[in-house]
Amino acid sequence: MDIASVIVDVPAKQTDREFDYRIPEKWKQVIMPGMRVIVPFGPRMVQGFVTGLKGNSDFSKLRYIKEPMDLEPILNDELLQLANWLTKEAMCFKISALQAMLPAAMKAKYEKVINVIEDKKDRLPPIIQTLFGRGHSLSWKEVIEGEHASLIQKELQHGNLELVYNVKNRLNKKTVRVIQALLSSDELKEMASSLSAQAKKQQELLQYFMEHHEPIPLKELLEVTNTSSSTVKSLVSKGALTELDQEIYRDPYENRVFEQSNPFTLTDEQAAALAPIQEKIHHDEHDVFLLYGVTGSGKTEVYLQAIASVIEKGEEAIMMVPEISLTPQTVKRFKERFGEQVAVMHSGLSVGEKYDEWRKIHRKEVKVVVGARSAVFAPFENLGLVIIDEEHEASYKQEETPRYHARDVAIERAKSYKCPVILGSATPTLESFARAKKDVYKLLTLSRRMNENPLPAVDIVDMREELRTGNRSMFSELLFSKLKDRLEKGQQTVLMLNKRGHSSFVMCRSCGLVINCPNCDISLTYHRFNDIMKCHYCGFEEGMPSVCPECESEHIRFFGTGTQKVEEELTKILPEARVIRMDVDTTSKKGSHERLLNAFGEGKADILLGTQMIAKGLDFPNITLVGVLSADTMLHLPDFRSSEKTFQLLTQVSGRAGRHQLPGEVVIQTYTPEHYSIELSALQDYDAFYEREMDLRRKSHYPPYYYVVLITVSHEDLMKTVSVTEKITNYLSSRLNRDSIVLGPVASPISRINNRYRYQCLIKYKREPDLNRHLRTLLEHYQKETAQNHLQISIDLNPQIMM
Ligand SMILES: Nc1ncnc2c1ncn2[C@@H]1O[C@H](COP(=O)(O)OP(=O)(O)OP(=O)(O)O)[C@@H](O)[C@H]1O
Ligand SMILES: [Zn+2]
Ligand SMILES: [Zn+2]
Repeated sequence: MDIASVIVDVPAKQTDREFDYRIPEKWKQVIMPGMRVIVPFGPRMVQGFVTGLKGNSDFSKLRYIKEPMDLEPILNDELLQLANWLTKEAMCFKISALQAMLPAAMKAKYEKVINVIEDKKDRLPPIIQTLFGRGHSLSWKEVIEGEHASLIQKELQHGNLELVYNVKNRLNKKTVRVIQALLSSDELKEMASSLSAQAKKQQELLQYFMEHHEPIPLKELLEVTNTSSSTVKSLVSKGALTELDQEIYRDPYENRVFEQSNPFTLTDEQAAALAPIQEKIHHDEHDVFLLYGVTGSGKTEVYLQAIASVIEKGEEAIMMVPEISLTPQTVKRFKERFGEQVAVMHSGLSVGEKYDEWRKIHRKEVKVVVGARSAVFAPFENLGLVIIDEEHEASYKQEETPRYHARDVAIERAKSYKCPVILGSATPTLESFARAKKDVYKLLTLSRRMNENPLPAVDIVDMREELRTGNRSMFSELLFSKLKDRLEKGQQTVLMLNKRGHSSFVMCRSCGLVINCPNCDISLTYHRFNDIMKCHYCGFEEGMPSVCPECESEHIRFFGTGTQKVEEELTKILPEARVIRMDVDTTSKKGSHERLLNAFGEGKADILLGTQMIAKGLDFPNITLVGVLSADTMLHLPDFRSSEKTFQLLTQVSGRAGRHQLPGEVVIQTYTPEHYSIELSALQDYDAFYEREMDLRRKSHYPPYYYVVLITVSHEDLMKTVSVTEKITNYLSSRLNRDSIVLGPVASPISRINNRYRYQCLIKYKREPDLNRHLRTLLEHYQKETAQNHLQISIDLNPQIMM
């Protein structure tokens, strides 16, 4: 077995297969499947993944693996298999699938260096020879920034120097300097007596180590013994002590104390939901459960107890939570129950912290991972349960390659481990609920809130009516009076501004001009903070003009309501209210999210004002009012899921009120009160919404009745974009079943991004066993053009965002 199959880090069609490499003698016992290696590929060195070992190869001239990058496999067999599945499922390159499973820190970084070719060193001009000195290579950066770049270029052409790409290992393990005694207590005592009496500090240090044998971090040592590092150094040079770098984990939660929490006695409903899950856990059987429980019904406690059973069995659990509800409050609930056995993975962590959390899992130091989408790849080997909370959240779908849905990956992994999956939500996706109705998933229901209170009462306010009666403020009479009432009672309010699709744009009131991005077909967003206009797609930014660029009118201003504007208005109408604002601006600093929530939880504010990010996960007893300032902004997006998303969001945010003793109320302000998703979310009637929306989906051939594939073509040239999309549309129409629907070519809802035109083709189908093959053929056909990046074709199977 001295040949390794390797997937190389060159994401292209031609290289999307295993390459054979010979294993050098000294690595023969070391290199195993699932390890990263450095291999020569063409003229350079690249990172690769060993996927298997074999005795012989069909190729005779094999190159050698340069060296391993790991000393133990970082991907187990199951994950290697999963990569194959993902490659097919997401139609991506194998290397992309493998990389998606690992923390960013493990992705290779390449550096360019110039090497001397040993036997040609003498031929180099003296000045270059001195440049290299006794060394062998120079970094590309040194060369470019130095004065002799052109000389070096000549020598490269002559073949006296070579340009090499090296793989750089980015892994930086964090270490701390520790001090430990090298001598026994008796020997230390002896040394102390031989030192002069003046060396008082040294005496003290020796004294310390006579009593302590464990290594101690240098910093701590200096503190407890009140000595200086030079004293330590002198004892090190005398051979009494030694300095070591000890590896430590970056623990984002290290300064936090978690009190141990105990399992609650379950309610009857909770117990009835948990029982069938535990049965699967105990019998090592796979199944998918849909835990459909109204907000505040105690789903999390069911998760916690299911996880406890898994740990008891000696197995591991993955707990997935959407990024925005991965709040400290959520993490706390798991850390309080399972303490040190929990690792946390989310985007708020630094690259190093993520890597450390990943290693805790890999080294089997933890039993549970709580994390966002990518946690689904946690390298456990005895997986006993996967939970996806808020399963309806769109963020479980990755919107870049590989375009996978965490739900599908979870189910795939759970099948290989023969363990259950729990999908939980108060507002399941239509797809999941339909599956549960057909008994493909097992439905578990929690219909009552923990506190036995009814769900909060909801009032819908028609904002057109408010305008007619002369109220031009962004607060209706009703919401305003309730806000005042809560302020007097000392209770708390959550105010949500539904911002998506409706950020502040700049418009001229005289001629109606809206300022658009010069590169993209979309309006610029005004940022009050630094008075600039910014494009959210390409990053273009520009100062706010003082006059209209079209008609030179001075009446140019921004429209739309940002959270800042709401905050200003609040201070005007309720000057005594203490407001905490949570949006991208106030939460961009690390830890600020948590600080703001803690402050609110401690009662340091009366009103929590924010965007979607406050709709989830909040569980504070003193919240008795929830206000939604603009319920309908998402309804008008060109997306067949816009009603579903509106319903989900309104239900979620309403669920923040009255979760404990005090009853809750909700006020929803809207310009389209008659829309069924608003009406039914006010009644908190998921079942009615489900029926109504399913009916529409059936009539319009959308999921869950049909599957959808979105193909987006983009190119700098409009004609080219249209013609490629047209060819694709024709190709597919002629090959797919008669009852499949191929729509297009049409301009995408955002028809230009970063100067590239965008057109799309939408496929709706019920059964197309050969679809993947057709799509692959298409991609191969355009391979040359897409490789040069002039043409981009993205294929999204089961798209979550239709823009
Ligand atoms: N069996 C129980 N006995 C007492 N209290 C419980 C029990 N189960 C849950 N709780 C408490 O009830 C409250 C609501 O439960 P939880 O947050 O788990 O609901 P949820 O369904 O996950 O909510 P949401 O989906 O709205 O976030 C929490 O404060 C929780 O600690
Ligand atoms: Zn104008
Ligand atoms: Zn732009």
